[in-house]
Amino acid sequence: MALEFRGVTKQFATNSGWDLTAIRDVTFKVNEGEFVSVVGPSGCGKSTLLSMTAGLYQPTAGEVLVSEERVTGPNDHVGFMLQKDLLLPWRNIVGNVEFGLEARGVPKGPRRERAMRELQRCHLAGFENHYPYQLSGGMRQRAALARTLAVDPEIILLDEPFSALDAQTKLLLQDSFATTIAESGKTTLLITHDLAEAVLMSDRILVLSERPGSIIAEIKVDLPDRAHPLRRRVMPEVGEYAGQIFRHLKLEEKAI
Ligand SMILES: Nc1ncnc2c1ncn2[C@@H]1O[C@H](COP(=O)(O)OP(=O)(O)OP(=O)(O)O)[C@@H](O)[C@H]1O
Repeated sequence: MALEFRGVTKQFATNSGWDLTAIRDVTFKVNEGEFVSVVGPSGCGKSTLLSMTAGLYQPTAGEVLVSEERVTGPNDHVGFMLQKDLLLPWRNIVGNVEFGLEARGVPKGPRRERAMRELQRCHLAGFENHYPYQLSGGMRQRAALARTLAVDPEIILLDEPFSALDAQTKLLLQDSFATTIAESGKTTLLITHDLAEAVLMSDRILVLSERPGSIIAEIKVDLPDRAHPLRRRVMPEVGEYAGQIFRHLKLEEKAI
């Protein structure tokens, strides 16, 4: 089992003196190589789930396991990628991709070789000497993915990596990420507000309730071409799956 949440509850202390329960009694498993998305209303605890997987927060109750081991703090098993690329502006692209390897003490030669391989895989060969400001938003996100993959984590966590992009770039990037991730065989957890994106990219979707977030539905996406969202996009079932999530979230009742 690559990732497992067992009865996880997370509370945060607030200024009012009351504890705020962000998620309550969340249990799920993600198999090795599986791509799972988490959708749910704003503030229902999606980012908290990722932060606990990365070991940034400890659960108030229950446990989080990565590769059968309890997560007790930040660790090398998990790679994180956020909506904002967080590339270092003063380092060129290959320097950014090498950053995590450098922090782990990988010597210069193998470090460069590994970074160049990831850049190739993320379709950025030829841009290694560019600086982040010289790349488009989509290219910067691909560089951030290369950096995440370069340290060879067992699990990749993606926190809305496409939400700041225009619609067309988003589609192309979803496709390129899906292919790269499938090739790498990495277990992936994606947080998204975009229901279609969840259907296009996932093997399985977890639907969370409003805060305190708990799992209200688990939807297996029984469609081919997980590595090619652009091909999935034209399948009529995509709309049906999105409709199913829509109903679980009771979005119609919330329309103003
Ligand atoms: N470090 C923290 N301290 C106190 N409260 C927190 C902390 N982190 C998150 N929360 C609270 O926990 C709840 C869940 O937040 P979280 O960011 O996980 O939700 P989310 O589903 O990712 O939200 P969104 O979809 O809006 O990004 C929110 O009410 C938030 O204010």
